[in-house]
Amino acid sequence: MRFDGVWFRYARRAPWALREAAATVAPGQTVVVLGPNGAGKSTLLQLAAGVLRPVRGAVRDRPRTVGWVPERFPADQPFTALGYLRAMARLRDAPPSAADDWIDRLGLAEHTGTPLAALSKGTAQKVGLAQALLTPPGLLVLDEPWEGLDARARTLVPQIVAEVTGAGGAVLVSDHRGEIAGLPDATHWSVTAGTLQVEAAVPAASRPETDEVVVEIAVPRTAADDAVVRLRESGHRVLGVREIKDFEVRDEHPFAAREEDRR
Ligand SMILES: Nc1ncnc2c1ncn2[C@@H]1O[C@H](COP(=O)(O)OP(=O)(O)OP(=O)(O)O)[C@@H](O)[C@H]1O
Repeated sequence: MRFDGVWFRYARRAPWALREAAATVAPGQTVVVLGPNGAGKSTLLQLAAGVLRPVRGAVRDRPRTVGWVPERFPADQPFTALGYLRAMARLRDAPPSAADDWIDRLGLAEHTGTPLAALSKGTAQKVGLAQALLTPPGLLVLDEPWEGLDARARTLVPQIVAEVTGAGGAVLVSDHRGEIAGLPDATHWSVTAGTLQVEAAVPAASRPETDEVVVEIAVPRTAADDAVVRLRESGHRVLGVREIKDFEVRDEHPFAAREEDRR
């Protein structure tokens, strides 16, 4: 898909929100769109998804199936979460099981009967994410997908991105907090005051993964979000968040095992 000299403004006399954007996204590519508040990231993503049309220039060769996750899921609709996802699955010629699979994976099962308007912001965001993935997207566009998500769902986002790109889809994701900026092989697009600049991809080989070890820690559920943010701020990679019941506890204490070794 190609941005071919794209200009956009929201009204005839309004300032340009995006000026002469030129860039290409290849199948299987991840693009992280970075930039300060108001720079034009959402505008760029909506142009990519086809939600907005360029005032000048064109977006060419957009894949047929586009998954679009807006910054805020429009929950003001007269459906339950399940009713909405099943209806979206029908519209997209996906089997009803596609809705069920994402409900399960995103932990939405207890909210299926809840009207969309009564969902919390984070749960509504999950419904927004699920609807975009009902059919495998050739282009997935995620606008700040972490906003409002709990720590466990947040760690799913990079996995989903990897699955989509692994299947040959392209992903565009905006990220003003740098949560996904460390994704290997992601190209960075930087938007500043309506101007797009394409930066080089970060090669996977530059990560010193062989020198890393995994440290598993347990924190109270209510402190999980904060712990993830603080660990990332300290330069650590957070690989996942899971329920303590899913954690395999060994019968023996590791130090006890060492005692035996000594004997
Ligand atoms: N619906 C709209 N009508 C008029 N102006 C808009 C609209 N949406 C965005 N703008 C303006 O376009 C410019 C770019 O906004 P945009 O939302 O694309 O920025 P952003 O980088 O995504 O910001 P944020 O990180 O705060 O979401 C801003 O000046 C904004 O005020």
